[in-house]
Amino acid sequence: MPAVIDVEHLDFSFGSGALTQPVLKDITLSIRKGEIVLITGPSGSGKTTFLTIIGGLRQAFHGSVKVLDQQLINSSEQVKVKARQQIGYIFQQHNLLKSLSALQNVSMTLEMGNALTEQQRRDRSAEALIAVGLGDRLDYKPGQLSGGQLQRVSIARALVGQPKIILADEPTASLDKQSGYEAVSLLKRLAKESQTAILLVTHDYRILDIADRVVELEDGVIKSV
Ligand SMILES: Nc1ncnc2c1ncn2[C@@H]1O[C@H](COP(=O)(O)OP(=O)(O)OP(=O)(O)O)[C@@H](O)[C@H]1O
Repeated sequence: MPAVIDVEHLDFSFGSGALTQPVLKDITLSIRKGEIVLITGPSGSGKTTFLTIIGGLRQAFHGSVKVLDQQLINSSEQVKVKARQQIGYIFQQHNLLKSLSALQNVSMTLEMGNALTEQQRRDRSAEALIAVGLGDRLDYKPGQLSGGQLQRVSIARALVGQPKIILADEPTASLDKQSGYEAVSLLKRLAKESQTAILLVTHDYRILDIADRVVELEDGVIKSV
């Protein structure tokens, strides 16, 4: 299987001069098409920083970070935007807009850089919400949905653009054990169906078994794979 994410010798620091704080040290990691990789590790070990670099949300300068064959190290904004358009994101806080319905929140994602008609966007978004079991909640606003349902809307939103990669940062953090496990199991099933790779950062040891591979980060270094 080809690598969709290929990181070699990545170093990253915050600050400069005497205040330089190295956060990622010589990270090498490759993730294949359709593979589910979890990153765990203590608070402050650099997990979120790593995810934001791969997601084209933060610029790194040392090493190599290829995402779908695009080099993100020292890259232009244009290259990062292109990478971002091919990635689905799921965050700890669902980041849904309160004034929009579930359907509108999902279909918003398709408005950027996409040649679909409004009807096509609606249909695809409805399909994605049906796939996560929310076919009867299309017109509900975030305030009318439970935590688990909100995270399922986020999963639909991340998958609707048919990305090759999903990046998820602590997606179960705001959920109880059962809804957390259900949400990631659903994410896994849908991602495997579409051969979407998932890179998921978590503290939640209860969900480690959904992974094909678990990577442990400690003090910016990969400790074990
Ligand atoms: N914008 C920033 N400016 C300076 N330092 C930062 C910034 N963001 C994070 N850091 C520092 O970088 C280190 C790694 O942070 P990061 O958020 O990547 O860790 P993490 O492993 O995701 O932690 P957690 O599990 O608590 O979310 C921490 O020491 C943090 O204080």
